[in-house]
Amino acid sequence: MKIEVREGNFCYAKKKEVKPFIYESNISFTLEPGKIMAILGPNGAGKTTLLKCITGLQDWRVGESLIDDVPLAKVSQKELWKKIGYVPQAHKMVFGFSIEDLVVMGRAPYIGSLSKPRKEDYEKAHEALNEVGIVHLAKKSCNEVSGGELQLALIARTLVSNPEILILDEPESHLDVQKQVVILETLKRLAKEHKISCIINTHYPNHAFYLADQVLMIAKEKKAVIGAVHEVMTESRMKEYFNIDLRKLIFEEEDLLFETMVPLALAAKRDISECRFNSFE
Ligand SMILES: Nc1ncnc2c1ncn2[C@@H]1O[C@H](COP(=O)(O)OP(=O)(O)OP(=O)(O)O)[C@@H](O)[C@H]1O
Repeated sequence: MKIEVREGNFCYAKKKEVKPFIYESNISFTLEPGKIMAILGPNGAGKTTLLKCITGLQDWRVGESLIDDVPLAKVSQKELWKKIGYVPQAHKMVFGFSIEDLVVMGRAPYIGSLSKPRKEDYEKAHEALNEVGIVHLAKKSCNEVSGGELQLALIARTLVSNPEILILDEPESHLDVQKQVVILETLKRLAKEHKISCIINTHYPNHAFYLADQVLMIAKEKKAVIGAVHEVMTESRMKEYFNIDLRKLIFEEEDLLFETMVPLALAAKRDISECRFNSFE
């Protein structure tokens, strides 16, 4: 499914209060089916706000979002949430029910308002939990799992509604390295095999390099910039938007190409001859 934003902008103004728009320039982009867009920007730049406006959880002050050329305002809420899966940041909420029940809630658009989830809904939930690698936690309470495990459960909750668009707010931020890889590989597979379009907020440049077909970069008092990953994520633009000196590293191993960015400020000030590469193993 195609998702598009035309000239969108937003401000958190109270009644009668005049506040400037959050974004220095109106935001426009088109994301084709099965493509992945990463949104990068410093803390407070407006990434979460942007996701909420894109999905209609918050109304744009100007501009609009469209799915398959239809303005969101013309799509019923029930149809909308069948098509869009939204994964918020996990640490901002506490739940009192089991992981399995949390995931089954994602089936809501398919269950009548007076009906209970059926066997098939629970089967879907278990499939999704299996997909993200935490099916063994199905019966545990959400209060008894780690932040990372809860994050994985929230991703499973969106998968059970068979979404055509996935919107994820920093889904990897609480996960250990292995689970980050699980999530990134899962997203890439969903995009490729099921043509699910994904928009993901991330603070990790190397995740954008691995995942994204296009990048949207925002920062306070800077124009939003959107384009192909390698055009947007240059050392000079990272300096401009994040105010930090980063060096882009590219290396090859077994015919695979790896790209990442490392802050120069984190360099260890010692002689290279003292470095021991894996020599303590
Ligand atoms: N409900 C709100 N009312 C007023 N201002 C808000 C509200 N929510 C967020 N803001 C402000 O809007 C700006 C953008 O916030 P937002 O959460 O979208 O940023 P972000 O880029 O997602 O940040 P982070 O990377 O830290 O998660 C911030 O200055 C924030 O303080």
